[in-house]
Amino acid sequence: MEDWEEDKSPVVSCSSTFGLNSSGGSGGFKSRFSESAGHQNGNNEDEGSSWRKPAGEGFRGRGGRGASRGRGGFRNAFSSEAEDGNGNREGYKGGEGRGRRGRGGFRDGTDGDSDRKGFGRGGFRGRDEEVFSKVSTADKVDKENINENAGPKVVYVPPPPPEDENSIFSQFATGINFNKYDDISVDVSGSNPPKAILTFEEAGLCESLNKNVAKSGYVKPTPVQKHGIPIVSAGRDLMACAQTGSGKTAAFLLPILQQLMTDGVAASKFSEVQEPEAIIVAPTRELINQIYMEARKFAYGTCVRPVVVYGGINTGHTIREVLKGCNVLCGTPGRLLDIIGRGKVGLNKVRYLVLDEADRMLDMGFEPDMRKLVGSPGMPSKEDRQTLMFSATFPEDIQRLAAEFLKVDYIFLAVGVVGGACSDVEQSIIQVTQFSKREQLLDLLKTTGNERTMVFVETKRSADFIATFLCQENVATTSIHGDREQREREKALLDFRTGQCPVLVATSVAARGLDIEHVQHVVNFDLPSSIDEYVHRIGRTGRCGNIGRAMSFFDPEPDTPLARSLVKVLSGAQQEVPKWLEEIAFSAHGTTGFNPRGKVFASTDSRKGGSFKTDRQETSGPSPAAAAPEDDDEWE
Ligand SMILES: Nc1ncnc2c1ncn2[C@@H]1O[C@H](COP(=O)(O)OP(=O)(O)OP(=O)(O)O)[C@@H](O)[C@H]1O
Repeated sequence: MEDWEEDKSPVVSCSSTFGLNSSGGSGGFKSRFSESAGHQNGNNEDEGSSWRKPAGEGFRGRGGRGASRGRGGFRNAFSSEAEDGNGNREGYKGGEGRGRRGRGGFRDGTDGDSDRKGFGRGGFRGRDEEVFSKVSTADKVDKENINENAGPKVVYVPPPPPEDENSIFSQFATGINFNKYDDISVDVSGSNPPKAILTFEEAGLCESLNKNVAKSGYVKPTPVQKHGIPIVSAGRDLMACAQTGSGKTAAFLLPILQQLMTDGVAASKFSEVQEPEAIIVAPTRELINQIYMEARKFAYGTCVRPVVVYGGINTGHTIREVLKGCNVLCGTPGRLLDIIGRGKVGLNKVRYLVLDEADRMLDMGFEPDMRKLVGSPGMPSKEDRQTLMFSATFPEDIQRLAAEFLKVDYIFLAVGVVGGACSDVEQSIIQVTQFSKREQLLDLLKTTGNERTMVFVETKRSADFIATFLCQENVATTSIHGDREQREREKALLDFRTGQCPVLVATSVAARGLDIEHVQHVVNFDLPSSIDEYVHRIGRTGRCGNIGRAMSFFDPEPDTPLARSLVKVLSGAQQEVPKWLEEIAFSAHGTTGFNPRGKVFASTDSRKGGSFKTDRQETSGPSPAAAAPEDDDEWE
């Protein structure tokens, strides 16, 4: 028997595990988290004291993983039991388990015979979540394999994606500013770039694709599509940078699918090793799943079969899906390398390699995995495949690195300012102290009512804490972060998407790419470590021509290094820059001379040199991405 077949332990399907609002009436987090261990009794005080600890010791502290973390009252008392739809009881002691074991210690206590979970939270994830760190995911995959033999399996199987046309083609309505996209400046560099198209008709898509584009509600292409589609169709490598929410996904999916259709590619389940023609990689599970859903939508009614693979779900299930036929393989790096390593996917036929959120895929967290992927047996060399990279941000040092994966004559496409924020997002920055943040957040949420709001925090622990706090204040809230089990993550996203929980508290795991309709507000409860991260976070609103709002709490103590870049991003997006922020930025600049958190973005194609030099001199230091491993963040 093949090792993955051993994964046939009892399957727990996605259900109302999280119990938010639906189970018990008094509100999800609140009812769930207070079921045992007296979270509501006394624990709040512990939370409070934990919160008030200076950075480094408690809440915002970094480097406190392992023994010192998780021992605060909040964590220790934070245990719960919840019931999933199958009546399986789950319990966890997040704080204690996490504090003692650090990463990669215990698994989630689930085994093949029982759905009962013990020391679960974080244990399994510590290994499988592919925590963003200097350690290559490939190494973790190896560890995963070792642990898979030693411990219980991941049994979660996500619910099958919808089959009905209405759900497949459910649309994200374009907003009043959609037509303003045409005014954005576009910079195309590289030799002989193909001419941009103005309409989808000019894209030369086959009938089924055209139908699917129309059913998706796309009437005219966005600038990144107008330029990107012909570049990809012409067989050129591409590094594309366009603002958040401006349609980058379709810019690569449509021409790839078109070519596969032209070549008569068809999925076959009669093969023990599947050989996809396209591989798409993205940094988080939810994002790659979203890309897969888009691919599935555009490929609807054709013989091209997209498949998605990502961590946190049953490997056997994943492999069975792959073996049903796979032309477009979408994956997070760890699971992708795992499936390739298991010999279920051959790379000989790969013609397209797409890196979405490419700057993230090539920073020091993922670069080793990308190198491993392109160096995997059978993977055509860069001369023999087409490599496409997309992001809203592209720091120059990452551009230089990215160029190593591309043919020399790749095209660089910049729609608007590289790394600039979407001007449809109204940004405001409020000066706060750490202690006033919670009250400020509550005040804000009183004004937003049922409007969907994403609240970003720096740590998984604060995500739990703030979500619990909000639920206790009767704000229907859910949360997503790397210590949550995959089924909880998916349930949280669903509850947020459907509006059942209009507030989603998230770590950076939800910062990039997620396309959720009706998100009107983004709150940076904690400002992120890099300006690029800020740009991605606020880009969860103001998408596709819609208007959104982003409010950021600026606590001068930790956030001053970001001030200068914030001023740049605000003014670049024609936003009001508070005087106090300018002053902080001005005094910070020149006094430090070195600003790893606030490094500004490249303004254009790195091959041109140009303005980047100025930025570089001002902030010579590691790139924001390079600084990121300090973040308490989870990446696949
Ligand atoms: N031409 C179009 N007409 C109408 N809607 C579109 C068009 N292109 C894309 N969209 C929709 O706009 C939304 C944003 O697109 P997409 O997620 O591809 O943005 P993105 O540029 O990848 O954003 P991010 O940088 O945040 O990842 C999606 O809901 C998508 O379906």
